[in-house]
Amino acid sequence: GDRARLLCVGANGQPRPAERPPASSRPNRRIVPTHRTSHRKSYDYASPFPLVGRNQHQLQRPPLAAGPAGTRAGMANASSISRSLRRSLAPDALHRLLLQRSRAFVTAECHRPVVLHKRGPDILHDPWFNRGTAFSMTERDRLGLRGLLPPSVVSSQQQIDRFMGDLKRLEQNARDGPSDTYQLAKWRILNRLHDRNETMYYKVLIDNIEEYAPIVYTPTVGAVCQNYSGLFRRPRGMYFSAEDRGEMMSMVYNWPADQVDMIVVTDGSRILGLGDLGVQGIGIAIGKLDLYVAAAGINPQRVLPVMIDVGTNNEKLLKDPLYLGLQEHRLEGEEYVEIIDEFMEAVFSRWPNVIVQFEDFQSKWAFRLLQRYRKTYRMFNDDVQGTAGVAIAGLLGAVRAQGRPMIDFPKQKIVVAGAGSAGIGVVNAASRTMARMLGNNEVAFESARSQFWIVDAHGLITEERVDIDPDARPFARRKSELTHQGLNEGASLIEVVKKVKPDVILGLSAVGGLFSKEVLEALKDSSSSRPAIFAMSNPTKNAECTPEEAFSIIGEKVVFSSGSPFDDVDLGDGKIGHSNQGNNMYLFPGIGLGTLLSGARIVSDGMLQAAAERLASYMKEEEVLQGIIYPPTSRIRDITKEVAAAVVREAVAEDLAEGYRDMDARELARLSEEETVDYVKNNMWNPVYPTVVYKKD
Ligand SMILES: NC(=O)C1=CN([C@@H]2O[C@H](COP(=O)(O)OP(=O)(O)OC[C@H]3O[C@@H](n4cnc5c(N)ncnc54)[C@H](O)[C@@H]3O)[C@@H](O)[C@H]2O)C=CC1
Ligand SMILES: CC(=O)C(=O)O
Ligand SMILES: [Mg+2]
Repeated sequence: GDRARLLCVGANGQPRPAERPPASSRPNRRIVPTHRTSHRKSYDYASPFPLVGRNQHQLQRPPLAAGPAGTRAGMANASSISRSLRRSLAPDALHRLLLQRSRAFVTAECHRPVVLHKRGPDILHDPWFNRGTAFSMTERDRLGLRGLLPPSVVSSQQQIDRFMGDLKRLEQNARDGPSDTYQLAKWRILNRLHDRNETMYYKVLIDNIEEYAPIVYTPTVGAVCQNYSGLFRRPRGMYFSAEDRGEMMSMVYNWPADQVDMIVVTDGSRILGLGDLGVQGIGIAIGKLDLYVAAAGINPQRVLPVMIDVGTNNEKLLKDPLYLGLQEHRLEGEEYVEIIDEFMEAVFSRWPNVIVQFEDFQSKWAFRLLQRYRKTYRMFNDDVQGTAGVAIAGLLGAVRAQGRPMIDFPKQKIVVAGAGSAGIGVVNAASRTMARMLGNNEVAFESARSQFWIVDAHGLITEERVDIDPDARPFARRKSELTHQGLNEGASLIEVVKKVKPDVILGLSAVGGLFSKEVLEALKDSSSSRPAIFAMSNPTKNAECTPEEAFSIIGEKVVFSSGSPFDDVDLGDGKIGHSNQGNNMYLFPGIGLGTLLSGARIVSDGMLQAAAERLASYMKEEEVLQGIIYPPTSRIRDITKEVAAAVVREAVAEDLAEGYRDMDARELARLSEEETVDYVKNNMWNPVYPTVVYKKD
């Protein structure tokens, strides 16, 4: 059997759980063998804490140890005081002797090591032996745990402090009213189910995705990351830290699965719109992979959330004694790149067919790492590329909502607030889509570029910007255009909206309320019959505006979408203001699944474009005319299937597909559109219990 064989237990003078069986199964202090079978009894020495386990036959008798007090011999003596000795001693003296001997016994018990016959996650998942972040580095190395826990080693007292702090915070929050508490409480309950029974967890999630996506994903996942040190119970995924340099290639073999299809990796440097959360950012990788399972039907045994801990620049976390990550400033430059390189080499060496999704890296690294790896590895950056596709689909929906054909997209004037990984990613991809519609030549590109106005923390970005970010440079407004429009370098968002009269304002700024009353008032003068607002920043409190604000100020004609979910707005007279969720969750699961099932060696621009176009065309004419530009989350599994099929077909068309399992590239190429959708559907994992049988190794 692979259960642990226990020699002896005990720590800090306290009996460990193994020593304290439930009362019902706890025999009297003197052990009386209960099984008189050929198996013999599992222990036969006298002990105040008999070794009783779920599988008694797997508990092993301790070896005889030499030495006086506290040894096996001493213990035997402790409990086998001869009758003659008993008789010869006065009651007080006998009492003292018994006490002394039992103390010696307990001391001996506590200093014996626990010998385990299991390694890695099997230990972490066994509540008898697991001690989580309190495993020392030596233990982690010897037990195959390195990389399976956050890097810091804490004392058992720190663990208790963290747990109690968290418990008290919950009570505190409950007194403050129904705020995030209920959301976090729901997350905890779901998380416990996740730990206990994955099949059931995903069944619950899939069947109630609209209700629980906001718990396992944005917005609650943001609060989970912020409170992760307190919420941390059982580790999930792998942690690679700056301290693991040179070790990653061997560490990846600590992961129990021989096959991994999807990795979501973050360095925690920009989690949603919440900034640098260091090691606590692992929560976002876990949440994204929950959607990979629920929406894309990736087998949950083949997903791997990864945190690369290179430190944090979050001063609060650097000072927090309960923080679980490296308490040093972030590594930068070549040192940083070397760590990510080593991680990529390690995971692709063990799992050559894995797909790696980069998530929530601060913009400067998001772009650089994408350029560095995208031609050699199966990877993509969700914030840059997934968001861009979702935005394009929504922008095309907004054109249709005006009653115009999609081909009119290049005429839209779009103001984008935010020039980070998401904002620049959107402008890049959306302008390319426009340019393609205009003929895909230089003139077309120039014309497409001129439809965008980008405003960042310093206002409108123009050619006059000093130290302009190279990624934003192509979209900086030209000097000649500025005089004509009456705008200057650094013009405020309100000014830009007033002068440009855009069809769309799109926020990826992480600044809650940025689309203020004044900005929305200015948008009333939009040249569009149906202006559109994309308040895409996450989580909820970072949304640039709420749907209530949008509909109440601009009126029922506005098309609204946000990164985190909001309820629809009751506009009176039976009318509803639709609140769309414009989130990359509609694309990344399908991009990953399509890449997997096509066996494409890279994720090409064409594959991403095909995904975006399929999402755009998924919405029916009557829906978009009502202002519904994204489907409800309840349809996410169906959309993902369609998106994945579009990605497979594009990979085949571009000759990138190398096939998956029995389906080689030639077979894939022979599939019709409908057959491709069927092929995808048939390869999606469903949460049903398989028949389980036992086979001896
Ligand atoms: N809905 C979705 O699917 C997605 C939403 N996002 C959200 O987008 C936001 C930004 O993400 P990143 O681009 O990676 O962050 P980032 O931190 O790299 O970029 C933020 C940008 O906003 C600008 N900004 C700050 N204050 C501003 C102001 N007052 N006015 C105009 N611009 C301002 C900054 O200068 C910067 O260019 C986050 O809240 C994130 O949650 C990101 C990816 C997907
Ligand atoms: C949705 C997402 O990826 C983000 O807010 O970063
Ligand atoms: Mg993200």
